[in-house]
Amino acid sequence: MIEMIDVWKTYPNGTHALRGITVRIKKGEFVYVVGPSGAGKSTFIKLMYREERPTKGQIFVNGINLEALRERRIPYLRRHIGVVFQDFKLLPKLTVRENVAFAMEVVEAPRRQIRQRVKEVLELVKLSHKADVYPDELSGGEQQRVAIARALVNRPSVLLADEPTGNLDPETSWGIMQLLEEINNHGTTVVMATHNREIVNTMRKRVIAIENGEIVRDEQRGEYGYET
Ligand SMILES: Nc1ncnc2c1ncn2[C@@H]1O[C@H](COP(=O)(O)OP(=O)(O)OP(=O)(O)O)[C@@H](O)[C@H]1O
Repeated sequence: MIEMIDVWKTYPNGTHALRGITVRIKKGEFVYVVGPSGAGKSTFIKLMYREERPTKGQIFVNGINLEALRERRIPYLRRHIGVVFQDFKLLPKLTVRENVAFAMEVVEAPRRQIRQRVKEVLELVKLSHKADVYPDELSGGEQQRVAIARALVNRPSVLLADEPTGNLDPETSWGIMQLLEEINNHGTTVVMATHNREIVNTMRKRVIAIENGEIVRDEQRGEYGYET
């Protein structure tokens, strides 16, 4: 479960990105985070994996109090949370297999376990046949699938996705959404920031709308609600 209690975030330059966010996301939910550009969606997501820290308020992920978490325990938190981004963020000098394995190597998983699990997640994202190629030899959709495999390799209970379809054409985006839905159906909580109106309005899920750093709407089976 993810819980934020009266969370505020002011960046060092004085920008108030979040203003008093209180929200609870239960295990196994699928949540879209929507809102205008600059509303605070990415900040909301960054706080959940401690990429950023709140100016005020409390955040719990699976009972871990993120504020109390020591720096050296952050890799432990990141085992519970997988993250995917709009621009994939793959390591260009590593192959697909190596990119995915790397996420397990940093948490010092045993070699044999890494080999087995990497094989499994590459099968899940249907990229076993591309295991030995480099990211720049892949399409955008394939790169995003590698990024998803990497995010899942440590069996996180939460998958955070910040505009995962932002760089993809509509058809490829639907493929990524099917994959995220499948992952969610297996019990992983998914929190996805998006500007994709069509996806939100078609695959109805909980919608949290943020405007000007505040939650202005939180609906089950909600709509995108903005013109694009
Ligand atoms: N590192 C930073 N330093 C200062 N201000 C920042 C920083 N990151 C974001 N901001 C500001 O905080 C506010 C919220 O930004 P955020 O990236 O969370 O919005 P967003 O809803 O994700 O926007 P978009 O849809 O355009 O990605 C914006 O005003 C932004 O300019």
